[in-house]
Amino acid sequence: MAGIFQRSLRLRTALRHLSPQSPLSWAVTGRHTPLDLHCPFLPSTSWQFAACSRKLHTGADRPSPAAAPDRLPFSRITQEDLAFFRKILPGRAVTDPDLLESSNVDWLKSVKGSSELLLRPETTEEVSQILKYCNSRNLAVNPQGGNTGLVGGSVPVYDEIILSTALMNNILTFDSISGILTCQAGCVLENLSLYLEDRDYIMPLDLGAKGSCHIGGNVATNAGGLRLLRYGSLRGTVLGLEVVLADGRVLDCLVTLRKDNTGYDLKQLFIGSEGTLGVITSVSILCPRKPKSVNVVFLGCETFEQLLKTFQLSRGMLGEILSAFEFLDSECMRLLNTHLKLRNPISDCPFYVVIETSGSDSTHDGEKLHHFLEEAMTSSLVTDGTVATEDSKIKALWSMRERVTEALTHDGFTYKYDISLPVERIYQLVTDMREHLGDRAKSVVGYGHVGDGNLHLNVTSPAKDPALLAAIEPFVYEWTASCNGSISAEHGLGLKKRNYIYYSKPSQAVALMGNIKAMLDPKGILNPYKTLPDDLK
Ligand SMILES: O=C(O)CC[C@@H](O)C(=O)O
Ligand SMILES: [Zn+2]
Repeated sequence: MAGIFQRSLRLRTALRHLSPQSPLSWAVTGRHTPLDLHCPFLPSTSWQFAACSRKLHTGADRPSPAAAPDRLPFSRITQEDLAFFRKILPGRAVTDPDLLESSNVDWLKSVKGSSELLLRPETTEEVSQILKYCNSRNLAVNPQGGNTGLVGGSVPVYDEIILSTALMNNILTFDSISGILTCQAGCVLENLSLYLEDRDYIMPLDLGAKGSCHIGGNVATNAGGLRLLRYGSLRGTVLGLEVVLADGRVLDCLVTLRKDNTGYDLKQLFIGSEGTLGVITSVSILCPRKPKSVNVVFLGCETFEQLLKTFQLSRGMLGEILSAFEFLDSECMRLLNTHLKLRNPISDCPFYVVIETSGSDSTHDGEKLHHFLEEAMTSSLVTDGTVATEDSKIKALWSMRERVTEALTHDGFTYKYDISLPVERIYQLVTDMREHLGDRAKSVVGYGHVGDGNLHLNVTSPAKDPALLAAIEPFVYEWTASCNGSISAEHGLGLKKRNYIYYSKPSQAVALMGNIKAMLDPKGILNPYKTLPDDLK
């Protein structure tokens, strides 16, 4: 390491703060932490036409996506209903408006319901009794986990009964040989992580919202997060689910097997269904071993093209130890500085990258990282950087990426877009949006999961601004569809994005989703106004 450090000093693009000690010191205690052929938004080069060849699934024939849905004809809660809930959930049927307030509003404070009843079951049997009753009485239900969702899926729209999983927070079993954990849906992600770390394992997912989000909510929204590049999506790591159906039947698919090809994989229907098909009450999940060696580097790149080349290089040179490749742009950095007083750990650059390696041999991992950084520096892909060698610094570097969402909330009203694109296109959308909006927006920022081709495009304004929204949408969705992208990579559709589903799914697929919904929840009581578009209702 001394060699690379001295050589780096001779380079104009020297990486600062590389450990001058032996590669062994790199081992850190770890952060246990279609377009017809006219695409008006893209420069008309021939390869872009090739990428923009899919037909848009949307058009003037669709309902206005922005229109608020009317309240559907569900029953209203009566005194008899309240008496029933108080009987089956003594002290856990909450009607106090002060206590209900926070459950009626989403984390972004952008959607507010007017529910008058919050139910806090502790067991699957209680959830079953609640849903059986609500189904018979035609009462709408809003299942709620940690209420950290970003698309208005986790709060009522009108007076739906809120069914919280907060008290269903028991770990059921953990098999230390297979690494399979089973737990109730209301376990907070961070608590599960801490439990597993004591046993030399980790959760296969990690999110900025880990301190509040529930595993049931994570599964119901198929949350992605920071480790997806390494451990894949919940569709692969969730082995089994217990789900209560709309009529109260309990579907026990809580298997703890790696392999099970007996018929249709029903759990997949509930993963990412946002509580519209059933209420997830327990989860079994395959957990990876805790890596013995974790390194985090924070790098600066002059252009997005160089950032992409750095990504390619990291895949080739870090191989199996690469566990995260995340980015933020200089506008994100400005918001982190201004609103959260977080200091840029390196010199100012247009783009920043957080790379994490996780492995089992610190010497081996340190050498690989050393060679990668040397190559990235000498080929001028990165202009500055720092390496974390201790836990507190690793956390500090990660917070530069994890806290962008929080910084945005202090910048004004935020319009959020969670887009999947071919990775080489992701930043072009930010550039085009900036140009398109001009000075109508306060800030237009881009950050996200480069490794997953997932861009978080956020636009802020001093206050809610319908004219600005009309300039952003449907521009952003048409742009995305023109590149065969997805309008929701990992946040789901919830209330806010449901009517844009046709930009990413053909009408046949949406109609089939409607059939599945009608079969599992014929009265439509589960999380109404969410996920599926208005024209299916
Ligand atoms: O706030 C957002 O737009 C993204 C939130 C989250 O998915 C992240 O990756 O930080
Ligand atoms: Zn994300």
